[in-house]
Amino acid sequence: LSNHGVTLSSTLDKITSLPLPFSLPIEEQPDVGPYSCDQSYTIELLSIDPLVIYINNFLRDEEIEHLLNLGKTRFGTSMVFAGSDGVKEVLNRTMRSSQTAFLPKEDVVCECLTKRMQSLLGNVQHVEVEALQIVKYATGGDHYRSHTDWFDAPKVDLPIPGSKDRSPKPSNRLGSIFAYLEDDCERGETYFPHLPSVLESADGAKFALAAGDTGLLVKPRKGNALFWNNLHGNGTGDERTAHAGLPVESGTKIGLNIWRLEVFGPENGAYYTTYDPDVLPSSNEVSTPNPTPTPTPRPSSVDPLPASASSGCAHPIPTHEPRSPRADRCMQYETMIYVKNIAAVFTYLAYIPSGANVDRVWNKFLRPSN
Ligand SMILES: O=C(O)CCC(=O)C(=O)O
Ligand SMILES: [Fe+2]
Repeated sequence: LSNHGVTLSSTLDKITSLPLPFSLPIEEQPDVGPYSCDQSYTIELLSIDPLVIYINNFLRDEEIEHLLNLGKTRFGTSMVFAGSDGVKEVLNRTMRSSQTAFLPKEDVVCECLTKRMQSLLGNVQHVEVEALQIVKYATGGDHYRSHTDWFDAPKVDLPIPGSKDRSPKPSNRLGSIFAYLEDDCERGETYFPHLPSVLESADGAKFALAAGDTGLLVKPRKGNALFWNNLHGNGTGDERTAHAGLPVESGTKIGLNIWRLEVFGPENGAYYTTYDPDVLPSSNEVSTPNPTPTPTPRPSSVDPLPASASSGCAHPIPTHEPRSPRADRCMQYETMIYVKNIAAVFTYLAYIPSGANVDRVWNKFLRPSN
């Protein structure tokens, strides 16, 4: 195909060799300049058991821009897993209301971030990673209710990458990284109801305090990330890692999920050499929530639950919010009072035909109290 001696391919060559105003190779403009995957970040431990780490500067601004560009045309409504085996996905907008974009594994930045997570994990090596996933929450309450990232039963759909043995092996999500790509929003914290809250002295730009409640509240901060370990030593999931994306009241929150998969089995070079639910996790790993402390009002705190739930058990907790152990206790308490009152009224009615001094009986024994 030629026109006045100019071939289409030579024209394209000229166009594609024009200097571009950025240095990252993105999908539509491959091979444009060098991209170093090196990144210095700092970490803060938020919890030792289960291990939860806050990562400052996990992502560079150019990487974020690149990822957002890559995701732009790939968004669809976020799904949740229907069963416990991580296979069938369904739409459930009560549970999760957001948009998800799966990114191509072979993209240079996605590959780099996969390696960055692997290097953070150091000795805890494992063999496979899922496609990176961007999650976008918009104004008006987009959220993700409390869930865990691990599958109840290991997935059995992956062969070991690079291995001659192509038979599918059991795997689960060993660790999660959730990084923030956009933080231009009100609320939308990542909330771990079973983890200890940060101290009052913690950086208020990154963390919020849970009013009168346990729980760790992490605010979306662009470029920063959270890492947590999903599994017990016996390969089963750790309930204490349950977390939620609280509703975004205004603006937009965008995050990135990076999930490393553990393929179980010593022959696979796995960190956890077995998946064995019959082996008990060590005692400090058992999945009991932290005891609820006596609520103490704290200044400048953010309430992760609606006011009614954390200020004196006045009403049942709306189910779209993650329920804390304390909120559960409040509900049980209110139900108990309600049942007691109804029982008292029935007993009173039963006394009337017997001719007893019902007022005395009522005042002495039956007057409902709370
Ligand atoms: O939105 C958040 O803060 C958490 C998102 C999350 O947990 C997930 O996508 O699995
Ligand atoms: Fe999650």
